[in-house]
Amino acid sequence: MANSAQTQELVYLVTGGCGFLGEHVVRMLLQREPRLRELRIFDLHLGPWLEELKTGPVQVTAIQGDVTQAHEVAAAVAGAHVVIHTAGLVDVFGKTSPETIHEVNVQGTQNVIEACVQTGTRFLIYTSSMEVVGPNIKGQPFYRGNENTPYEAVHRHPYPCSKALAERLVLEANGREVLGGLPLVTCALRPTGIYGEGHQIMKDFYHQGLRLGGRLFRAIPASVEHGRVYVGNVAWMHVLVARELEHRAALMGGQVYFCYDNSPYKSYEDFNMEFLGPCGLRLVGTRPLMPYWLLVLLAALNTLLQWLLRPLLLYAPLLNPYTLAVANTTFTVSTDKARRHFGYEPLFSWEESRTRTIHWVQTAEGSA
Ligand SMILES: NC(=O)c1ccc[n+]([C@@H]2O[C@H](COP(=O)([O-])OP(=O)(O)OC[C@H]3O[C@@H](n4cnc5c(N)ncnc54)[C@H](O)[C@@H]3O)[C@@H](O)[C@H]2O)c1
Ligand SMILES: C[C@@H](CO)CCC[C@@H](C)[C@H]1CC[C@H]2[C@@H]3[C@H](O)C=C4C[C@@H](O)CC[C@]4(C)[C@H]3CC[C@]12C
Repeated sequence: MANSAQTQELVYLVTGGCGFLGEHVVRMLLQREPRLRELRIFDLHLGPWLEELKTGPVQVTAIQGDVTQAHEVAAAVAGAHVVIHTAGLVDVFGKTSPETIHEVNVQGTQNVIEACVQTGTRFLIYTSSMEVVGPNIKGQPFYRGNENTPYEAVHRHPYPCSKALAERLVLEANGREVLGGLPLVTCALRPTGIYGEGHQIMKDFYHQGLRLGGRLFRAIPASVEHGRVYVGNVAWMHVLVARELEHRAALMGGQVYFCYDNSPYKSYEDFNMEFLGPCGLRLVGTRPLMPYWLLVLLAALNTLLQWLLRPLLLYAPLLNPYTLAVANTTFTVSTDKARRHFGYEPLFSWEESRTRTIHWVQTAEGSA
C-alpha cells in the first residue's frame, strides 16, 4: 500500500495497461509503488474499470492511443520517469495479418524507444516472451533452462518473430543518450505462458469443456512440460524491475529475465486441469486419445479452412500447426537470475495463485 511518508514524485506509463497482464501491472503499481504520483495508462481500448482507480491518491490518467502512431506515443511518454511497455498483439491463431503483428509489436516498440530518447525518459521495461527463445521450428525441447542455456532460437511464425525483433530493439537501445544527456536503461522480461484472473484462453477451454458435457480430451502426452507463471507474479516482477532499474542500472541494463514462480511443471492440459478440475471438468485419458499424426492433419485442415473461409468469416480455432507445436514441445525454465539481480521472490505462492485462478474461473462463468 502507498506509504504517505515517502514522497510521491514518480510518473509511470504502462502501455497496454488495459490488457490481461497490463491490468495486473497497473493494479500492482498502485498497491506497491509508494513513490508514484501519476500513473498513465495507454491502450488502444480503455477498460471501464479504470474509472474506479481515479478516486485514489495517485493521479490515474487514461490515454486512448495506438503504439503504431509515433506522435501519440511521444505525447504519452513525455514527462514519464519509467515506461513499462506491455502493449502488443498476442496472436498465434491467425486472426491478424503478419504485417499488422509486425507493425504493432516491432514498429510500436521502436516508437516507444524513440519517444523515450526524444523526451528524456530513462527507464524502459519491455514485456517480451519465452517465445523469443522457443519452442523453435525444429521442436527441440528446452528443459528447465535459464537465460544462458544454449538453444537454437529460430522462428517462422509472425508472433515470435515480432517479439524477438522488438526485444532486440529494446536491448540495443540500452545506453542510448536521451534528452538531457543521460543514458537510457532498458531491460526485457520474458514470461512463459501466463495464467490467472483474466486469462481468456483458460476461459475458452472451460467453455469448451462445458459444451462437451464437462469433459476435455487429452491431446498432448502428460510428459511434455509447459512453462507457466501466475499473472500476479509477472506483474510483481515488472514493478520490482521498474523500481530497481535506477539503482542497479549497470547490472540490469540490457538484460533479459525469464518470469518464473513456483507453479508446478506440468503439461499444458494437466496444468489447466489444476483450475478446471475444481470447476467441475474432467480430463479424459491418461494418454492422448488421438494419434499425433491425426492432430497434425486436423491442425493443417484448420489452416486450410481458415484460408478458404477468410473472404466470408474469421475462422481462428485454438488448434493450428503452430499452437500444436508449442503445446507439444517441452519448454520450461528454472532460473534465479531475477532473485540475484533485483531480489525478486514470487509475491503469490502456488496455492494462492491456484485459489485465485479457480475463483476467477468460477465467477467468470456466470458473466460469460
Ligand atoms: N499472455 C501470455 O501468456 C504472455 C506470455 C508472454 C508474454 N506476453 C506478452 O505480454 C504482453 C501482454 O500480453 P497479454 O496477454 O496481456 O495480451 P492482451 O491482448 O490481453 O493485452 C495487450 C494489450 O495491448 C493493447 N494493444 C494492442 N495493440 C495496441 C496498439 N496498437 N496500441 C496500443 N495498445 C495496443 C491491447 O488493447 C491490450 O489491452 C504482450 O506484449 C505479450 O506479448 C504474454
Ligand atoms: C493442442 C491443443 C489440445 O488441447 C492445445 C492447444 C493449446 C494452445 C492454444 C496453447 C498451448 C501453449 C500456449 C502458448 C504458450 O503458453 C505461450 C505463449 C507465449 C505468449 O507470449 C503468448 C501466448 C502463447 C503463445 C500461448 C498461446 C496458446 C498456446 C499455444
